[in-house]
Amino acid sequence: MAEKRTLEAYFAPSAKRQREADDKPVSTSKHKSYPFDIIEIPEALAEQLLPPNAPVKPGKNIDNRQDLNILYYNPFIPKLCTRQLFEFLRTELPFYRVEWTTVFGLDETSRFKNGSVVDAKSEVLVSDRLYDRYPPRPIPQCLDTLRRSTEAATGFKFNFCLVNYYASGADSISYHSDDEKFLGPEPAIASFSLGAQRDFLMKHKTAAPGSLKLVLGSGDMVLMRGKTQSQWLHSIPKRTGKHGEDGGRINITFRRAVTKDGTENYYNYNVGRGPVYRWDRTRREMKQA
Ligand SMILES: O=C(O)CCC(=O)C(=O)O
Ligand SMILES: [Fe+2]
Repeated sequence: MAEKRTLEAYFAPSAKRQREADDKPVSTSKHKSYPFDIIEIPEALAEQLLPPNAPVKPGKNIDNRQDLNILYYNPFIPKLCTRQLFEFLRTELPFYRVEWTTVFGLDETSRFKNGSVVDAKSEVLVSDRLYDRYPPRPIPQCLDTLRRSTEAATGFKFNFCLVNYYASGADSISYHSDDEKFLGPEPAIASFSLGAQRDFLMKHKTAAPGSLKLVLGSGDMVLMRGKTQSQWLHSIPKRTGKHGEDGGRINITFRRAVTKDGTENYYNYNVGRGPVYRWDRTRREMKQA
């Protein structure tokens, strides 16, 4: 109990800590492809996202339906810091419009070396048509900490991070699967929820083994793997009635693209060529930066 109070006290910003924080220069993730420098998460918060603090519990296997293979962490992120992480990411990340999305990362054929894109094997600078329209962006520290933790917990490797912001219960994503060729045949996708609770619905593409509903809370993670993407569909339906106004939700997915098509596709659909938006704390909505 004593430990809980200490942690809660830490995460609630006191006037004294705010003064201390104001005195300290903030560290940022910088890259020529970012629209602005992205503030790093404080060390104490980063620690909460990494072993031994996260995952909070081992994942629960859900594989009792034909072709379904899910590992459900309920939760992965300690409850005490989910609010702070949600507010941090909503405030500090750049967002773009299809829905509200952003993306970072690079497919497995290449990597970043001193901020430049080089071939993963030869380390020669890469210039490729598929990277030309959008400069690939390294995953900033605030998301990379969670990526490392996810890799440690699951044993899978990830090179992309997509972020979706659902402003209210009216924002939704219809039934689809993330089965693009550039993810390889049996992709593992780790999907985190922060903020408002939402239903995650799944159904088989062709057979009728029964559907599945997970009620995703802040800090939960669903790892979809095996035949899940090739044989099942998933969705986040609109949330109406008394829960419609429960507030914003952030979904973070970690994925591994194996070819350059993945890089082109993700930046094209999740960044695009429109303006950058940022969360406006006063108006409590996204505003063009
Ligand atoms: O918001 C979610 O939990 C799911 C998002 C999703 O399925 C996607 O981005 O492909
Ligand atoms: Fe999806």
